[in-house]
Amino acid sequence: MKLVVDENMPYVRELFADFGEIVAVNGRHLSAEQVSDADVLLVRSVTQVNSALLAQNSQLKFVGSATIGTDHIDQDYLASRNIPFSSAPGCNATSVGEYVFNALLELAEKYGADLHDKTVGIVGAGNTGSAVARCLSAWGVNVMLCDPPLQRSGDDREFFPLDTLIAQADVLTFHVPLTHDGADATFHLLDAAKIARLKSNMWLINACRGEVIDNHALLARQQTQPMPVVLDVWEGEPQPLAALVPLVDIATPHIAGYSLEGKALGTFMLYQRLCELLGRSIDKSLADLLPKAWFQQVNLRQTPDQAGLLRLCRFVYDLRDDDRQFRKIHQIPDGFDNMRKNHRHRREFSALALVNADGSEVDCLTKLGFAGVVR
Ligand SMILES: NC(=O)C1=CN([C@@H]2O[C@H](COP(=O)(O)OP(=O)(O)OC[C@H]3O[C@@H](n4cnc5c(N)ncnc54)[C@H](O)[C@@H]3O)[C@@H](O)[C@H]2O)C=CC1
Ligand SMILES: O=C(O)C(=O)[C@H](O)COP(=O)(O)O
Repeated sequence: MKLVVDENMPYVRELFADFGEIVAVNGRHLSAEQVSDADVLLVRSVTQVNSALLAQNSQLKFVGSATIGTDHIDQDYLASRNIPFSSAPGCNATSVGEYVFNALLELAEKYGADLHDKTVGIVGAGNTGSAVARCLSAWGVNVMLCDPPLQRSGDDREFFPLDTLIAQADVLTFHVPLTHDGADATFHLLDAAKIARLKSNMWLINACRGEVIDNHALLARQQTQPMPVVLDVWEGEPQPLAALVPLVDIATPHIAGYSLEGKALGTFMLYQRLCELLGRSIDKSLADLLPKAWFQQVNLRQTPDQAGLLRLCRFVYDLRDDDRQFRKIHQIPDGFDNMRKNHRHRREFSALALVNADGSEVDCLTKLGFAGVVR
């Protein structure tokens, strides 16, 4: 069996070597010829999987994407050819939640704000949006959710229209899939008209897909009436709108989901699915693969305040490093993809155990996802 796999998929050899020959490829530039004799194709978000890519292949038995998003996959085409497909829903949701939480702490420090005074509007309350909400709620920050499809489905959380979030929230953070059709289409969900209505002191975050926000309209807005903005995703990746980069507060190359845990789980979910499809037993475990973090334990003297929490979060993942590097490389050819390829796979909060020395209450930290308070 031949498995063609994206070269940026951690643990793919450890998990799939028993299945057959593994050929690692650059997913962004994958050609129809390279996949013509594949039995299994494992991709990430940079590979467009469609009739053009698969036209020369008549033996494909499985396509997997180790990602949450599926906008790069023509699922109707795969179904028309009876090729089983799986993605990895939720695999890196915790990573996205922690990225956004870190970003909010950074903005709070930069603008001298207390997050407890902010209401964060979360657009899209699925796995990643809920992960953001979990972090914020653990820290006692008010959230408002907007998710018309979930609201219609009877989800019993309280939801608000996007216009209400725009009018009432202090922060807007986007966590929707990229879709082009239907009443809930998200392409340019934040279009020029809505961008014009955002208050100057509103904070705007996009960690889902670049095309959800009209980047040219955002550029025009930032040139005239700037607001604090965090962008992890960009229209036209891997070539973001160069003029927009200096006008945002935190700029990163689509790495909100790049925790080691999140990426590894994406690969592992595809391994589980392929085992099921082929009737093989699942004899490997993710826990055995993940290394211990270089940091293990922090001794807390007291429950941290917001500044202390920022220091703790930076200890696990210092978002400013990625921001600084991104500003240097985003205009270099292949800079965007190379930074992603060489990303050092940050760990999630759960990799850090907290030891509470004085017995004070630090429940909020365990609720935030830190590995626990050892008394
Ligand atoms: N920056 C990064 O590294 C990452 C980005 N993503 C992106 O984030 C997206 C969301 O991920 P998840 O939360 O895990 O997906 P999910 O499917 O669990 O949740 C998405 C939610 O958005 C809602 N939604 C759809 N259309 C909407 C609209 N017009 N307005 C408001 N809500 C709407 C859906 O009902 C759903 O509840 C993914 O599709 C992917 O594109 C995901 C992981 C990492
Ligand atoms: O899971 C998703 O959806 C994402 O956006 C991924 O984190 C993107 O990573 P790559 O698949 O582009 O490596």
